[in-house]
Amino acid sequence: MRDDIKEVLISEEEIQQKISELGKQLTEEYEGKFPLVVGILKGSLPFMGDLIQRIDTHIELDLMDVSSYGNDTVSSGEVKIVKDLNTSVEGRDVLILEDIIDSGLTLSYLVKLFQYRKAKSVKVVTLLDKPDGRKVDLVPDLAGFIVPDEFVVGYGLDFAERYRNLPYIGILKPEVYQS
Ligand SMILES: O=P(O)(O)OC[C@H]1O[C@H](OP(=O)(O)OP(=O)(O)O)[C@H](O)[C@@H]1O
Ligand code: HPA
Ligand SMILES: [Mg+2]
Repeated sequence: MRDDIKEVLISEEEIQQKISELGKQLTEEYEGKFPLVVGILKGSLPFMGDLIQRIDTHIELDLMDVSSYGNDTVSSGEVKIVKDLNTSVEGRDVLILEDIIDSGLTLSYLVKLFQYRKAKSVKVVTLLDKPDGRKVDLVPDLAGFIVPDEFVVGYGLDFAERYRNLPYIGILKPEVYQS
């Protein structure tokens, strides 16, 4: 698995350090608000697992499974809800957790959906932001790292469902997805 990685972009230590900082900021922001923290499956799982332990105030958790990449490195443009939330967002402060914002299509769909469902507020925190990939205007409220316009994997991010279990963020060798 590790032989398929061209370069480690963000190490385990850098990820954990950044998550502590994000956790502190979110603790201040959401103190006393009991936000609904929504993890977007499957990519956000490791980020969610680590980040929620750094938020030092009450939160409620829910999960939504959406998918638009299938086995490709380019978004299909169609966001499919595979599993919806169990909780109503009406009147709630919603915090969406993402592993990456690339084209922005997934998140712009979700932000609009939660606004339509009458959330009190909708904010987005992403571990990675790839601004050069944008197809729609979307700026996260908080972002851990800016990444270049290359297909990255690890720490939740997959290529064709593989590499999610790497503890760091890496760039895949092009021959892996071109073959
Ligand atoms: O900004 P975008 O271009 O929409 O890309 C970002 C989304 O794409 C990936 O999900 P994917 O659809 O691959 O599902 P997964 O998390 O199950 O891998 C990633 O986890 C984000 O949710
Ligand atoms: N890697 C993995 N999954 C993704 C990416 C990426 O660079 N962009 C959107 N989904
Ligand atoms: Mg994916």
